[in-house]
Amino acid sequence: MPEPLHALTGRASRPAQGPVAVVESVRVDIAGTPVLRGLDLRLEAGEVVGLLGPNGSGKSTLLRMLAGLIPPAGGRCRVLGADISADGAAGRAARAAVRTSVTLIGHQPALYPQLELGENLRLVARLTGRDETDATAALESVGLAAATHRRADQCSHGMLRRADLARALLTEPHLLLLDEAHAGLDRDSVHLVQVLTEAVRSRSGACVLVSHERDRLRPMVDRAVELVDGAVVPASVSVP
Ligand SMILES: Nc1ncnc2c1ncn2[C@@H]1O[C@H](COP(=O)(O)OP(=O)(O)OP(=O)(O)O)[C@@H](O)[C@H]1O
Repeated sequence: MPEPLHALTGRASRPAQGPVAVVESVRVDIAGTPVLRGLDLRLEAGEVVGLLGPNGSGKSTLLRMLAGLIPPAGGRCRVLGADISADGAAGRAARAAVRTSVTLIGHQPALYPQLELGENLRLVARLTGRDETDATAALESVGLAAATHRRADQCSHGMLRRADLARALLTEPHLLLLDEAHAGLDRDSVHLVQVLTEAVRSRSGACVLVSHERDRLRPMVDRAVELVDGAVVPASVSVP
């Protein structure tokens, strides 16, 4: 078994105790417009949290902020022990650390279109200090062994989503952020998401799954929160 990513790299990792992420009164502006407006959220170790909300409510923006891709304009946010809301160089360093230890699966696959799937995954393995055989194993785990030599730009949307899930298996994050958790995924692929979230849970990490499909989300999460106009409101999803 490879060592956990953070052990190899000294990157941001989950503190021995305490929450995976704490978001307090966070504000994010995009192009000068407030998108997250005083948002509060706490992700505990071992939790899988659903994120619901209408189009444009700020779900993707929240994931991108938690992944260290967008700096908060106000409030406080700690992710895996790093204060990504800190001012200046400290905040930039914290967000850089978080970017390498949080896995975000966004709307668009994080794959080079002109590289084969195997080449893409081996590149991720090299960049994260892993053995290239782990890349092959990850592709096999998501049922893409036969597509290893297929270029990403010649794959279906569902295959690309699976390849992104393979990337998440490979990188062993302590925080997994999955946007549009059901988009383009058939029943088997949804099962893969559950395998992935259970793996994160077993490492005492946390997962956030965004979906518009409340009924499909319910069995996959411990609880759900809903965003409206960039702030969390109590959601109606029951705990299974
Ligand atoms: N790059 C950008 N430039 C300008 N505005 C943006 C940008 N990205 C997001 N926004 C705006 O921020 C707001 C929140 O967008 P976001 O994508 O976070 O919402 P969402 O809840 O994920 O929506 P959806 O359910 O449609 O995916 C929207 O009003 C959107 O127009």
